[in-house]
Amino acid sequence: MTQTTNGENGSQTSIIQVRNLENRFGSHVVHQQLDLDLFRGEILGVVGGSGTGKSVLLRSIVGLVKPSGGDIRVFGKDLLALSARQRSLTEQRFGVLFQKGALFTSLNLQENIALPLIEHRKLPRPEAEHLARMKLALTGLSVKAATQYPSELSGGMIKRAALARALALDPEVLFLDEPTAGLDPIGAGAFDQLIVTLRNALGLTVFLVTHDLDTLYNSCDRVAVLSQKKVLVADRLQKVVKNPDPWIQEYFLGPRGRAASYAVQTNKALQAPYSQQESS
Ligand SMILES: Nc1ncnc2c1ncn2[C@@H]1O[C@H](COP(=O)(O)OP(=O)(O)OP(=O)(O)O)[C@@H](O)[C@H]1O
Repeated sequence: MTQTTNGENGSQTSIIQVRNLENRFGSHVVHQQLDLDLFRGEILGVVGGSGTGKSVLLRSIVGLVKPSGGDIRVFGKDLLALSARQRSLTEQRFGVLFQKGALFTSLNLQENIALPLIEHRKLPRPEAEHLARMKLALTGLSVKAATQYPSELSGGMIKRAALARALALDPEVLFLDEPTAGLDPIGAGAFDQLIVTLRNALGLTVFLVTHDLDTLYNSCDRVAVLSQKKVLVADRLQKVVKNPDPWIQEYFLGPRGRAASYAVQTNKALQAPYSQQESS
């Protein structure tokens, strides 16, 4: 069973529940007593200092890292207790965008995106490549890009292509590991907007690891902060920034955090109807 809780914004269905998670590599403990929920339809931003285990957490949930302890329930099922077949079916409900895009360099974009459709949906190549071109269009890439190879593309186009591949099997949950890293601010802003648009249009749930303050302010419904081997706080940003933890204070209320917050407020003011601006 998935769990439904009553939050501030009405009832929320938790489709992923991480409880008491422990991850260690030798004597290096990365996570201990880590709890986290992912609610259906939300964009959850996961943030924390370098090496706090954001990627390891993502990889644990999608089944690429076997935790040393604790429980991960996905769509109501204990991930670690699933048979190989059930696990593969569950994982097909996930789309993952890795930090470096992880496209096959010897395949063009439509071939890259067709691959999971051929492998998991057993589609003939022409149909799979037709669907691949539709996924590329969904992420804003042109028909011309479909026959290009990763080496011919800009960083922003690679991210979009990797996103198209993550969307290939029509996932319910999208996992994004630092999607705007390496993009210029305009490209990063456009990518943030794309994620929100896709979430709204496709009804996705998004787990997004990021260092990008603009992404947190512009795209995320809730923010989870990893610190001291666990999730210190997971809440709406307005509440998170009030947490007295020194890292949170430095990160959100230092110069870059203040600039991101100011930019969002200015944007909102500029976008407000004229009458509202006059009366404020
Ligand atoms: N396969 C592994 N073997 C050993 N140690 C690992 C392995 N994977 C991750 N680690 C260690 O776990 C810790 C957390 O790594 P992780 O990549 O999750 O951090 P992160 O919070 O995503 O960092 P960053 O923000 O710099 O990307 C690091 O100290 C890393 O060296």
